[in-house]
Amino acid sequence: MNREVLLQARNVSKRFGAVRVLHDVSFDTYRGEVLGILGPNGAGKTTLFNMISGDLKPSGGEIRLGDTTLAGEPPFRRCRMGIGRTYQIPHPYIGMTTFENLLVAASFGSGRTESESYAFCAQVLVDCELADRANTSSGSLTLLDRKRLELARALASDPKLLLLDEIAGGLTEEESKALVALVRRIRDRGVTIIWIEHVLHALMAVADRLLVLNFGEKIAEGPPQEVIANAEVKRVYMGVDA
Ligand SMILES: Nc1ncnc2c1ncn2[C@@H]1O[C@H](COP(=O)(O)OP(=O)(O)OP(=O)(O)O)[C@@H](O)[C@H]1O
Repeated sequence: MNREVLLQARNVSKRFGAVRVLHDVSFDTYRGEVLGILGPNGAGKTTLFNMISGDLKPSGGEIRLGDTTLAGEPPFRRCRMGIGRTYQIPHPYIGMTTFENLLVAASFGSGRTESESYAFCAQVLVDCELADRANTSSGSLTLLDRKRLELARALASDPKLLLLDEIAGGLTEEESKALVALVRRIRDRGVTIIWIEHVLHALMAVADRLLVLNFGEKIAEGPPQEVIANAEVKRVYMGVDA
């Protein structure tokens, strides 16, 4: 694996008033990998994403993209620096078609001309197997296609780092296999991915490494098979006593 660090988090903490949600979390994400993030509900996973994307400010610590600190960078600039994300609850522009949804994301996230954006979005639609739904209103897509659209919108800003927040939830096994294949294709094209997911078999099928959070602290990080065999992970995440 390429060991060049793309994203570096050091001692990242977050408090909401007196409530400590993340405490001193440090990790590296290597260029070209899929890093899976696991953890029970409320462990702080989405909060961590919100601090990488700039939706929330850390209470302490630092996050860097390559050599650049993200401190003080608003979300739109982080998007232009190459950080794309999906949200747990997709919010497509319901009145718009699939293609129009992508165009909005592309014009927001990149410095492309209009015709370049059209060509790029057409390719993203093909990559995400949405080409035959290009003119479908986003409000009438199936759940799998809504997930694909959420992913496609993040890709339309041409990210080098893609943050996926529980995109496999609610899918059938066949559908989640299709989604895993799509994530793998995106990774194979050189996009680095951090994927928060409760659907363990989906994550295990594609993650190069796993990181586990519990009550805002990192309790394990490493190769997937090693991490899920870890006694503490089994206890807190799978409810299994070693
Ligand atoms: N804006 C906020 N104000 C106060 N508390 C918050 C805020 N956002 C999140 N929290 C709390 O922080 C904790 C971590 O939330 P977070 O959404 O990061 O967890 P998570 O690991 O993503 O959980 P899930 O798997 O259920 O999505 C929770 O207890 C949540 O209630």
